Amino acid sequence: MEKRYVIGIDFGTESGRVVLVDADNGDEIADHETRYAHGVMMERLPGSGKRLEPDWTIQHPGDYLEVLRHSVPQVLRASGVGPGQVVGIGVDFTSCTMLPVDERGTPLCMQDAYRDEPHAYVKLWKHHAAEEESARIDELAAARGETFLGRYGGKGSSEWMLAKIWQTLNEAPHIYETAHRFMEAGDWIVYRLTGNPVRSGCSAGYKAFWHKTDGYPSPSFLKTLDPRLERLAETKLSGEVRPIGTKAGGLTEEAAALTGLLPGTAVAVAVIDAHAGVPGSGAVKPGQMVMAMGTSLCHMMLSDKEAAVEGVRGVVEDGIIPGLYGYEAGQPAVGDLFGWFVGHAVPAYVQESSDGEGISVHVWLEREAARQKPGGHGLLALDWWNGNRSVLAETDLSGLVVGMTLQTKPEDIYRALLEATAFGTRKIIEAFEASGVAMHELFACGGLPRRNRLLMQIFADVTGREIKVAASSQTTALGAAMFGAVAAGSERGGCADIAEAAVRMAKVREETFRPNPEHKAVYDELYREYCRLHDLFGRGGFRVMQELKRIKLEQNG
Ligand SMILES: Nc1ncnc2c1ncn2[C@@H]1O[C@H](COP(=O)(O)OP(=O)(O)O)[C@@H](O)[C@H]1O
Ligand SMILES: O=C(CO)[C@H](O)[C@H](O)COP(=O)(O)O
Repeated sequence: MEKRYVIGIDFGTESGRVVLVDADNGDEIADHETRYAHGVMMERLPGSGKRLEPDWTIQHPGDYLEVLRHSVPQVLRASGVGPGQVVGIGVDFTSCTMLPVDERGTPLCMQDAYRDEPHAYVKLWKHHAAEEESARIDELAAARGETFLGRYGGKGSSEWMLAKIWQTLNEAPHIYETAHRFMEAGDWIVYRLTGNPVRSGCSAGYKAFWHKTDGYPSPSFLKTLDPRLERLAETKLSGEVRPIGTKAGGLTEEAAALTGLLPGTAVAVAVIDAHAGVPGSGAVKPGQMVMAMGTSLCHMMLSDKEAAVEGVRGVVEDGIIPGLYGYEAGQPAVGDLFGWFVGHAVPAYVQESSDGEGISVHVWLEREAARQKPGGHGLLALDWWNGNRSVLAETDLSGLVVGMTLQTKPEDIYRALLEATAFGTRKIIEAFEASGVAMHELFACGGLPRRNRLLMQIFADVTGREIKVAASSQTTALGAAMFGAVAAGSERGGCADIAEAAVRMAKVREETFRPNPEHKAVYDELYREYCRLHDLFGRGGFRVMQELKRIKLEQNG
């Protein structure tokens, strides 16, 4: 039989990556990346240059279509695989990354009348300007004893769908009215590919308070929140919510022409990027946790039981692997935090030395930091440069480094930042364990495990756990491709279910990161201090970070 292939399309924060995978064994035959031309916009709208308010983060949906237009044909060209050999396509996307569209699915920001309207654009997952709406949703849900809140550690997020929609309604009611639907960008891509406005049970479950038997929050809750929202679920959130691991439809003629694939090719229901990394790493059993380590860090935990875990960002039955409860927790700045330090806080001599050696500043700092012993720099940091997602769930928290002196060097701070992210992860693992959700096996995937060995060793030392690293450098795209194989089905050369796909297609590297007991002992001491700082600044005792933000917003009016 002719060989069969599947395609995974991974829409990350900065770029989209397409990987063409052998459907028999998961071998990655070709990949291609298209960077988003407009990138991540935090200050100005494209075109007019209109200024954005603080905490805004938007994208242009046209950039996503460019990924389909360039990267899909490119992997076919590079591999020599014929379009008829591609049996399935899977899409993963950052989430909640959402946009308003009209009745034909055209984004409002791509229409002349709305190009100058910030609310017409894509609100990226890390858009944090709906904080007030999110706080009010939490307050009302708690007051009414709404059961949905319990599945999210008792707290929603300004990153999520309802807060972002309500912000649109409050600040731009005409955009809310004009929008036929608000869609997750991953669902919108699947809609563009298949013509079907199918929603993913994964993103709806984790980011829109949707539950497989209860649906979205009730009209009565929504009406009390704001009478204008009463019919939100049946109107602007309409579209069947389907479980991941199912087929959303076949490629339309138009999408086939755009991508160079054949009309009718099976397209899977979209999946959140971090979640795609779970089967992509081969994790399909209870007790396995996968850390998707890139711009942010998402912790996905599989379990056969449902428990209330402090600060967990969601527990969804069938949300990651059908038949299991999938928990998500996370840290919203990890690679982004190291990237911030490299981009904004290193002196010229570091840049010059690394340029002189022909290596990146990250690599230079990692090498210098790796020469130190744990605790050797005398520093301790809180990793909250983009707020805290778990366990405190508060986006107004900010970063902190304690212990700096006139002797402190850039590599000391860099190492302290790597360590802070590992301490944050230990806090999350401990929250799971305190709720009886035990973790037996820890996997890592994403860009960082390949880029920074010191980081991975510190994670092993701080958590005291062995870390297995996914073999693929495109684990999320591979995971998406696996869902494409399941959408195609075994009779077409794909897979019967995601567990079969993981066994057949996922691999981990032979080398693992094991904890060094001497390092672990020092990190235990430092972690004790981290917890003290964490609770002091994060649990309400000392609200200096929130006050600083308030003053900043007032001053920048
Ligand atoms: N050597 C490095 N060490 C630590 N962080 C790095 C290194 N190189 C790049 N980064 C950070 O990694 C992040 C990109 O991670 P990656 O997994 O490739 O992307 P994404 O999260 O968009 O999928 C960026 O935030 C960047 O600052
Ligand atoms: O919230 C998410 C997953 O639930 C985002 O998709 C995620 O944080 C984006 O991260 P990255 O750019 O690191 O893939």
